[in-house]
Amino acid sequence: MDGLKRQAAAQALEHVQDGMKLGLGTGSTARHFVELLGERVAGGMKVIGVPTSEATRAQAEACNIPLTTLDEVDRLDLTVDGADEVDPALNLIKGGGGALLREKIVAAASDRMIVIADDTKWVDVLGRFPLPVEVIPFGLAATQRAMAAAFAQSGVSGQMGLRKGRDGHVFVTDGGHWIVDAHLGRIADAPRLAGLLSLIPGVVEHGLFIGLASTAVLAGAQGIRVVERR
Ligand SMILES: O=C[C@H](O)[C@H](O)[C@H](O)COP(=O)(O)O
Repeated sequence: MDGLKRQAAAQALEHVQDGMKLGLGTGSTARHFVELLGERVAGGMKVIGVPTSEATRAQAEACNIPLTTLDEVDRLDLTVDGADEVDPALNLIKGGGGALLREKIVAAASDRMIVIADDTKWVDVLGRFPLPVEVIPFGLAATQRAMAAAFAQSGVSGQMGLRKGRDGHVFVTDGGHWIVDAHLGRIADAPRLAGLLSLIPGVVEHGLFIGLASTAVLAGAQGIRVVERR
């Protein structure tokens, strides 16, 4: 599986050109991309990156990739990031690693987003992977009630769980928030659910990435498949 992730990352690297401003994704697949990009930079390629998490920042710094922030640059040319699920419209579930908020801010500031993944992430309908929703700790129960109402309105239902870290304590995001994982099974109308969740005051951001990805690079045993958003 790790080999497939690396193949997808290597393919995406072909879209990187000298002088580009890049969004650097988070997770085990994006990690390969950052490592390979670091090799290009060591070879003389000039790019500048905006990391989507503190973990990616640390890795990019270790690879000597020059970094900037969205306060210092206007738009980014390209973001390359992983995903937990990709559907045929190239809508995504992201946030399995807890980085969805910065990932979405960076993707939305990019002219283009390439999603890299092994082909097990490709699904007909989003939702088998629990949907991560980043929330403010204050008023958690009220936020979860509002989330349940949003689920009902968009025709889905399922258990919600507050994410815990490996140490058993509540997982805290880079932004200081918590994550509720919603086990919905099948999200028939992801754009509608995305819109409803965005209206809830205690929801900082959710892991549905609608209309942000332009290209998906999926690596499988049969080779690499590149899917463009129609
Ligand atoms: O918060 C994490 C990100 O959204 C990741 O891009 C996503 O979870 C996929 O990660 P991985 O490449 O490790 O499967």
